[in-house]
Amino acid sequence: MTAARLTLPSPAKLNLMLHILGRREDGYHELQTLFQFLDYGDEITFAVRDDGVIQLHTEFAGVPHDSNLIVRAAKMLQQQSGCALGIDIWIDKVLPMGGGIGGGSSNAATTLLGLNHLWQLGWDEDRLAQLGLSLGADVPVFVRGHAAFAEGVGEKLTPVDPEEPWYLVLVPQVAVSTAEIFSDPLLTRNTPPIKVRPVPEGNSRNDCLPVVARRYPEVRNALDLLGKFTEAKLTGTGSCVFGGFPSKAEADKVSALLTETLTGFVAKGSNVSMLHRKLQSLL
Ligand SMILES: C[C@](O)(CO)[C@H](O)COP(=O)(O)OP(=O)(O)OC[C@H]1O[C@@H](n2ccc(N)nc2=O)[C@H](O)[C@@H]1O
Ligand SMILES: Nc1ncnc2c1ncn2[C@@H]1O[C@H](COP(=O)(O)OP(=O)(O)OP(=O)(O)O)[C@@H](O)[C@H]1O
Repeated sequence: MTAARLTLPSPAKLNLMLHILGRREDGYHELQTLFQFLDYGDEITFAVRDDGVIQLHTEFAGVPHDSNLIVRAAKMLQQQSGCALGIDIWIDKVLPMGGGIGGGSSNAATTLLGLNHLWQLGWDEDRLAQLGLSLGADVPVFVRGHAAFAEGVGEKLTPVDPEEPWYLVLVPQVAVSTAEIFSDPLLTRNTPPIKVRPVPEGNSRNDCLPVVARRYPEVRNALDLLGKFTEAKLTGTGSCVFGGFPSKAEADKVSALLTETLTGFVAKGSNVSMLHRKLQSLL
């Protein structure tokens, strides 16, 4: 018998704005942020095994097997569901690590949803999102799969439907540690909460930008370059910088000007994640 096998996308996200409202006692920060997905990401292949072993076959530079968010997500789900099955996993990794486009969190969410399907656990999204939150603040939005205005540490989600432009995402060759940016004394932590819904136009600031730009000249360069063509923004804590364009052709035109030292990619913004579109097609 061939083992049940499934390949699923693991998309990137952008933070279209990010305000930091304060710091909680546990050190985490209260945020208001707008998440949108990109039709661009990794691909993860899963094959069920019946001996309970969880094995990721793709090596990640600098990330030990058991620290990988894919393996941690799989083990946590196996343990909490009491499932006796195991899984073989391979990933085609295209998302940069430490880029602020949520690669690790997205991989964890794809693993949770993929294994829920293959192991036939029948967990609902609420339960998967709650488990996901213990793996990272960004995991729940990837589990839900809809563009969202997020509050709390990123877990209180209200679905939204912003425009879906084409984006050019620049990938400076530097990994930014999220924890490092959130512990910088110069970080703005007192932005007043936006109380009006939907969030009014003009709130596109990212409070992490001044700190990241100060620490990373590569990010400054990317902001300067893209800023010549469109409003250039930082996603999450960086390092990636993005800007919207009305068509793919216009995004491609600017992308063609990139050099070897500053690469990037063009992708469509999407309010329903490609993971959820694929899962829907399996039902
Ligand atoms: C900044 C964002 O990228 C916005 O999307 C995310 O909120 C970060 O989410 P993430 O990468 O899943 O973050 P986690 O792995 O949960 O946290 C990494 C580190 O960032 C800091 N952190 C993260 C999220 C948050 N709301 N407040 C924080 O202070 C904490 O020091 C934490 O140790
Ligand atoms: N499957 C994974 N993919 C990427 N990174 C992982 C994974 N598992 C563990 N990590 C670790 O998590 C760190 C952050 O990776 P990630 O790609 O999620 O960063 P990010 O895009 O900045 O995330 P965010 O936007 O959520 O802050 C990596 O540097 C790596 O050490």
